[in-house]
Amino acid sequence: MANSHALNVHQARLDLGGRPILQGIDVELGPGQVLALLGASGCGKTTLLRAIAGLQPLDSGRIDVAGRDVTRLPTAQRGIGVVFQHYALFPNLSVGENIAFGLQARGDAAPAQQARVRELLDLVGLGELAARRPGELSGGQRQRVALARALAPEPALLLLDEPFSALDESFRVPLRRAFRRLQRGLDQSCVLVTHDRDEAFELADQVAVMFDGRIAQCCPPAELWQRPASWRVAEFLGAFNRLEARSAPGAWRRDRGGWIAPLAALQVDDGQAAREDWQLSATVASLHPGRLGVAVELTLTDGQALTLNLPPDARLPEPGCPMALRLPATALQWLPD
Ligand SMILES: Nc1ncnc2c1ncn2[C@@H]1O[C@H](COP(=O)(O)OP(=O)(O)OP(=O)(O)O)[C@@H](O)[C@H]1O
Repeated sequence: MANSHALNVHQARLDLGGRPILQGIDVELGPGQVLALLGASGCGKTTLLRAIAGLQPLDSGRIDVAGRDVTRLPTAQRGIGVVFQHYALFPNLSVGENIAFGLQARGDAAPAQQARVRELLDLVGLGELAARRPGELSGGQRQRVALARALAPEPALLLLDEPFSALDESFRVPLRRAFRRLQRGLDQSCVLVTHDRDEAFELADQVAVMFDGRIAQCCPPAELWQRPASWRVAEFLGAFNRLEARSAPGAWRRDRGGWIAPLAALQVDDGQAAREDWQLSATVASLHPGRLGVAVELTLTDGQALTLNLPPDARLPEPGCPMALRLPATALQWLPD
């Protein structure tokens, strides 16, 4: 039933400059849920968000917001709030006046506006700053004002375009966690555009991975990790090793496709391998220290590349060294080409 969904996009298509930018897009979002549109630059995430917002008309297909067909309605009549990456606050208005803007525009009485502004300021933790101008706030505070302004008229659907990407990581992570608490507290349905996998996985109930104007897979984050629908999705998630099906050992060998296993499943062979485990011989190609450990790039005897993640305190191998590895059979999943 369309009525039970905060958002329903059916077979959306949109061309720009004679090129299809969105094709065959279907989306269903339950009330109070967050959908993240995740994909590399140019895959059509922002265009889809703009189409839902009514800023870009569809060539065909239909968009329902809270059970109402809004396909041909202007933005202001769609029951949505929008927060863009570069939160366009009005610089000459105070924080309170910025938040009240949408309430004033729709003709709410002054006392109701004030009460709602006060409630929103408390919700986003800016109760003391109502009289300040945007120029007197930090980036994180400005983004919270932008959120409060979008939430003020209680939109059926909140659209967020890379809302945290302009912020430094030390602000971004706490702010997105605060946002998730707020969103859950308000039961606010949201669509979020992001190219940041961590952001999508932390904030969303459903993640739609997009390539070339199409949704390749849309499911809860945990399912995306466990069952990426294709090698392209797995590669985009960046957390899997792939092995050619043809060069797999014994019974695992197939004529086509590939085996994938989470990066975390590949281990140094310490002589404890179970009988079904894959045992592999590789040479260390290079080492890449990171925040959470060291990525060791390996080359198998047949030339295939693998990545082994070692903890920061592990004894590190030298480039050029041989290495014995094992992969538990239970971690492996076969994907067609
Ligand atoms: N007005 C336009 N005319 C023609 N092509 C356009 C127009 N706007 C966007 N495009 C193209 O549509 C495609 C999708 O753009 P879009 O901005 O939706 O991608 P995106 O996934 O949001 O990328 P990014 O993460 O870089 O913002 C791109 O190839 C872009 O060049």
